[in-house]
Amino acid sequence: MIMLSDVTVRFGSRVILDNVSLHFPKNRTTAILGPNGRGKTTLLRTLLGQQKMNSGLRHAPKIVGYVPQAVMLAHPYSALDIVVMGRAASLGLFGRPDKKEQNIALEAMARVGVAHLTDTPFLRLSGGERQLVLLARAIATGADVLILDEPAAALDLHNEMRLLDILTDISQESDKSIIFTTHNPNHALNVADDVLMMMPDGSTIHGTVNETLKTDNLTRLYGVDMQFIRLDNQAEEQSLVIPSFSLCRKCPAASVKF
Ligand SMILES: Nc1ncnc2c1ncn2[C@@H]1O[C@H](COP(=O)(O)OP(=O)(O)OP(=O)(O)O)[C@@H](O)[C@H]1O
Repeated sequence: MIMLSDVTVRFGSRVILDNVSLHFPKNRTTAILGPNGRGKTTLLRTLLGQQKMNSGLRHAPKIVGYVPQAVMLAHPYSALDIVVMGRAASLGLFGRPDKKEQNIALEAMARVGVAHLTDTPFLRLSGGERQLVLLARAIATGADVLILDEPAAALDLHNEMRLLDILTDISQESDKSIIFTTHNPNHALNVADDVLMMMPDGSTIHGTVNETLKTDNLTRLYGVDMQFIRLDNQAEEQSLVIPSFSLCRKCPAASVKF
């Protein structure tokens, strides 16, 4: 379980988190949605203890798996080195990674489909490959809480599907709590139990996907018209949500009906 209680974070006079209380329980996956610059990364960094709070309390487990949007490196580490680093917190200050740690890292790399990249210098990887290696690092921690900052942002469609499958798999292990940010509300529909909408006016809406992910909330969140499309030709009825601008603008009106 990871939580914030009455937390405020300001940058100068700008309030990013205003007396926020949030509780992310075990066995729940939460998608965080919000416009650019609203404070999603700041919220994740606050949960991780990396962001100074102006007030409030944070409670988190000792080890949290984290997939940041990017990492800065001064040393030419290989992809495997980066994933082995995920074991560091479990080893303590003087622990050195041994064969067992390396095997855990290799398993995590195989799980996300980057086993072929073990010896490649991390800084030579593409944006999507880096994201997958960082996902492997988070998995290798074995942490019960995983925090992922736009984990699908650089992924091709196949790897996006793999990511969503992996998140679904992990969420089915007991006692896991997954928190991720995304600009695609369909990721919330696909894998999340709960959604936290960080609204442009500074307020938040937090609840189950079924109760919260509604057209009017999404339209207010992004400032563009959103529409749910029901796909009832599936075994069970499913839906996806799209912004109205994604409809084909050049097609005859009849061809864009769903
Ligand atoms: N260390 C900092 N000092 C000053 N301002 C900051 C700092 N970190 C973030 N900000 C500002 O706080 C705001 C929120 O940033 P944050 O990265 O949390 O947004 P976000 O919701 O994750 O955005 P995006 O969707 O574009 O990734 C931004 O306007 C950003 O410029």
